[in-house]
Amino acid sequence: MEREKKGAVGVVGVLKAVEAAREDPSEQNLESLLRLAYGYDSFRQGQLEAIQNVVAGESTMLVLPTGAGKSLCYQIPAMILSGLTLVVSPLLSLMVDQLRKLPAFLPGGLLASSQTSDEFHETLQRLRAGDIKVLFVSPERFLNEEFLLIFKDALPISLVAIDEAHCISEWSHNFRPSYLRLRASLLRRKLNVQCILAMTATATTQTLEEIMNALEIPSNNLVKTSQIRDNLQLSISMSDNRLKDLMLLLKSSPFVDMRSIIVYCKFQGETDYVSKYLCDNNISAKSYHSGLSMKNRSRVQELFCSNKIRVVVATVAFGMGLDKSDVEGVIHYSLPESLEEYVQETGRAGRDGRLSHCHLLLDSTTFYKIRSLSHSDGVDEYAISKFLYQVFSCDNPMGSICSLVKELTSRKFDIKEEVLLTVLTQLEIGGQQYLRLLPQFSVTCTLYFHKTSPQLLADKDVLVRSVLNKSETKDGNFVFEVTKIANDLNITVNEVIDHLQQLKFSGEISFELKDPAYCYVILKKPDDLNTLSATITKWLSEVESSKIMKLDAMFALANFAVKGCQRTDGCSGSQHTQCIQKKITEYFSKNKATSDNDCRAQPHKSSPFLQADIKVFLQSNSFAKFTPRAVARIMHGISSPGFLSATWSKNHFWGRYVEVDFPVVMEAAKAELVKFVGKGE
Ligand SMILES: Nc1ncnc2c1ncn2[C@@H]1O[C@H](COP(=O)(O)OP(=O)(O)OP(=O)(O)O)[C@@H](O)[C@H]1O
Repeated sequence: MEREKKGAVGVVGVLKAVEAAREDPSEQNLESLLRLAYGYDSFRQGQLEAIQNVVAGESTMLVLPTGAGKSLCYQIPAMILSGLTLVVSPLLSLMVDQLRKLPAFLPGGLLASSQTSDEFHETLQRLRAGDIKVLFVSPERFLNEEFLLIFKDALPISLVAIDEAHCISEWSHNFRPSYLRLRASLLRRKLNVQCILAMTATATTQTLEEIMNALEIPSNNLVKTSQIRDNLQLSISMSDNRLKDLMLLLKSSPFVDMRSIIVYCKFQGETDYVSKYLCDNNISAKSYHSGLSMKNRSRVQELFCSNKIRVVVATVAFGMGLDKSDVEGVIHYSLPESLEEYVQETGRAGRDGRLSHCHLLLDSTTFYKIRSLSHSDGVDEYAISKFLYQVFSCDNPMGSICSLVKELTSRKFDIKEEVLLTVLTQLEIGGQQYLRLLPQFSVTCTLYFHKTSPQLLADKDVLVRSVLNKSETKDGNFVFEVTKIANDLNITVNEVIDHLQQLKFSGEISFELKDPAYCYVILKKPDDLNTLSATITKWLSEVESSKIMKLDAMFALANFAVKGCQRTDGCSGSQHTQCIQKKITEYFSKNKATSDNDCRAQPHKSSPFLQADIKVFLQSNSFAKFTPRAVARIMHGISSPGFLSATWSKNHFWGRYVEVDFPVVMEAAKAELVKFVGKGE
């Protein structure tokens, strides 16, 4: 009873503070709201400025370290502003977490493609009734016209907050094609949004420039503090035997006294055997990676958060949105792929502000392996050109829906699905809009009739009639492409599926969908496909080089720390906080990723046996059709859609030349292929 009364008084107090801050968003009023709503005494660096900007309707770029409190910078404006706050977030687990952490008097919801239709409609209903103030959505939602229409008249949006905004930039360490569509122009046109808050913990100057351009954030609305917290002790050591050195670390000070440690590995398999090794040595540990089921992952996170296990051995998949304040140590078993990743991952330690320790085990073999994998997104101009021909050769007339089955297309052109999507997105939002992307659907449908005969049902139902006209029969069932029916009847793919669902509920039919596909509508065919292919390939290869530069910069920093930093004040033994902090600050303020020449990795520029080995490889595998890139990938041990590791890793040459620079291997392969083809082999 007493508690209820207190709660009621609390809410009234907060509402009054919200009202006061709405009338005058002064430091004093906002601080009083912070105290009443969250119980915190003062704002952390950067928070007040960002909140005041946003409340004044000014789009803002906010760069705060991990765990510094970015969420508060959209939550407080969401209380004050009259309309809805839309928060774009890259991961479902992150959205669920952020939704759970909203203060009780700030009602929220989320719209995700994994929701059931009932959950989706319930959220819509609450939205329309004005019962939601903060709505979390994935970037993919912005492809969906129906989603955008929800806001057309009825629901004014006051603010769009974009979390992990670095995903917008292809120069970031974590580029996501679906984030590319988040442009100020689209948000303004489709959602009538004037104010955008972009948030990230890690962005170089180049990445920031690109985000701010895309979102039209004025340059003086950048709120940025140091990207690394100074309660982190950073150290690095060279390791020839990482398992042994990891054990040594965990058994000696300061790690031996810690209750909560994250060990980061590059590969899923690595996390499993490292955690098993730790368990065998009486250290309570569990592995975590995206290959585990959602349920298992939640279980490991829960066990870790409640301190029931001491160590989580994880890939990069662990930690986004993890708000465990008392992680005392982070150990990098593998080199992070960039300084951004290093800053993000070390930032999971010491969120409570207490002194925490981060150690990196450096070994050059892992570095070469990761460097080699950085080439897995690379593409050749003629493959892009062939892909573009297919995109625009869609038999359907302009304006109708086209589709490309993801797996099939990826295998055919030997280009990863993610890269295909990047190219399609570029065709939509590049200088010229050639197409409009639609949400992805499974396009191949098999239909089974249960009650009425197909012909009789077709007489009554126009969609069934179209299905009978457009399908093939396989084993007595009707198989068709959903897009063909949508085009035939001039309706959307969603409408086709809805109609099939209704027939299913009435017991007439059942159906199965397969073959997830990219769907799009062509708006304009390019005049010169060759020039377009060349431009896109050049851009993709710049993105690939930037990724390698980032890794090289990370390696150079680690190498500098272990080999050359004795001269730096404050560094001693394996303690390198001073020099690492300095290098990180320099890196984030430079325009492009660069690395110290003297500490940069130098992959081998040649090998005496390379050419001869490629020759033998081509002779013994003359049944397959190779490109220079495909040969180089096999020599580097890189799986690709056309040459999967499941088949090719058994080959004698798989991964043999991982330490020779990839372009050098490609050149050698090209020379051999020319000879090979010349001989008519
Ligand atoms: N002014 C403040 N005073 C004290 N604690 C705060 C303040 N602002 C935020 N916090 C707390 O700091 C923690 C981290 O906040 P939050 O999750 O928003 O960080 P973040 O910047 O989004 O981190 P990440 O980049 O890792 O997602 C939360 O528990 C939050 O309640």
